[in-house]
Amino acid sequence: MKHVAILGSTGSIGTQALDVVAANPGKYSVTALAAYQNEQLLAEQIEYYRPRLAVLIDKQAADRLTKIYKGTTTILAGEDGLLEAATNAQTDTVLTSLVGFAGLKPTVAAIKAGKNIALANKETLVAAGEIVMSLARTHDVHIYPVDSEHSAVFQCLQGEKKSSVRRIILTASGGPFHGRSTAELANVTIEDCLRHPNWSMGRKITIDSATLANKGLEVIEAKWLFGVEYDQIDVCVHPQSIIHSMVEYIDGSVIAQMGLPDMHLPIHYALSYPERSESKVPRLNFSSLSALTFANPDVETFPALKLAYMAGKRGGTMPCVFNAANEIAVQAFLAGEIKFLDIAQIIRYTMEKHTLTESPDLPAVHSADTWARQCSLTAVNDIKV
Ligand SMILES: NC(=O)C1=CN([C@@H]2O[C@H](COP(=O)(O)OP(=O)(O)OC[C@H]3O[C@@H](n4cnc5c(N)ncnc54)[C@H](OP(=O)(O)O)[C@@H]3O)[C@@H](O)[C@H]2O)C=CC1
Ligand SMILES: CC(=O)[C@@H](O)[C@H](O)COP(=O)(O)O
Ligand SMILES: [Mn+2]
Repeated sequence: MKHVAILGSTGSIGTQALDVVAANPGKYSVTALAAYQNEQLLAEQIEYYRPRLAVLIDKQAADRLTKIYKGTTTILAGEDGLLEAATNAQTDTVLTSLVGFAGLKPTVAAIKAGKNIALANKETLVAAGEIVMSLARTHDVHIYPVDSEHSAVFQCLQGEKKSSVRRIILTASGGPFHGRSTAELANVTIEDCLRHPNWSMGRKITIDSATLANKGLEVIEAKWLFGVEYDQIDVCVHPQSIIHSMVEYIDGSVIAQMGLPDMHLPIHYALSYPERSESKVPRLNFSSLSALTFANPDVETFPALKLAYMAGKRGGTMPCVFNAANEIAVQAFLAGEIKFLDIAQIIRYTMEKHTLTESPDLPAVHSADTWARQCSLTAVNDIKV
């Protein structure tokens, strides 16, 4: 039995991970659950999965749950609580399904405590990929990808030598605005952006998909997970999201992983690895697919992808700055403070203003993140209508 802690249990990935646990009785126990403030859903999860520990960042909400679960589940609050959930002795695998840079600290703590990581929180590897991968090697823990593209690549790489890989091809749906011009994007609404063609996900990643920043984050995530160079990572727009990504080998073979767009499958694979086990995910029916189509990404209309490659190739603290600026810009967009096209402009502005640290340690990464948030907030305030 695997003993799993789920950080971000009330979110899109967290709830689907709990579905996987419920669908596989006897295979997994839930040791800890953590969320930001959704006490009602967390309470339902505590009732059903009976973890020893549950955490809310919001202290008042945590206090209310403490009164209810006294003597059964320990309720903790704040960042200390989150770190306890990431490191507690009963856990062997930590699923990082919280959103944003907030995932970095608990992931680092979990690795140092010897836990394997099922990694959904891509921002962690974008901000501090080199440090996190090196820590994982030092502490002899595995990082299993949950992100659908990276799960696909991971599956395509099984049994193959790294030296045989020519390139990784990450597929992108293109988001809700694939094929549109810059002029057509000027006045898109939050609701337009949240209408992803294929995936039902949290709000932040759904906006990232619409700007193609998500694919940019995934390029950097792939660099660190698979130890390849940026010129070995290509992005291909595939609007049907049936091929989740591909690996081209030196002999010319291309291996693809396919399935319906459903995150239960990559979560299931990350948790059950190295086994493949039965699952009830809906099956791909080839005769019902009319076409699988492919196109190059339009990086002039969706510059966030180009900026991510620039940040990744520049290295040091630049990917962390890319991520922080994007988080602030997306937050401002979702608050109705800036327009869709401003998101990439704010990322570009913040990257241009940044004085790079070449080989940052963790404190330097945190400083770069803080600096970039302040810088991009200034840009938001200048634009704000
Ligand atoms: N959704 C998807 O299909 C995919 C998501 N990912 C990645 O997985 C991660 C999670 O995405 P998703 O599930 O969509 O996000 P959601 O917004 O749906 O869920 C986020 C979860 O994290 C919690 N949370 C938010 N901030 C904090 C914090 N500071 N500390 C602790 N917990 C926090 C939320 O709690 P509360 O509910 O209380 O606010 C919630 O449980 C992201 O990094 C995303 O890029 C990757 C591939 C696919
Ligand atoms: C499900 C998943 O992994 C998301 O990251 C998804 O890939 C988003 O779709 P886009 O390809 O539109 O970014
Ligand atoms: Mn993805």
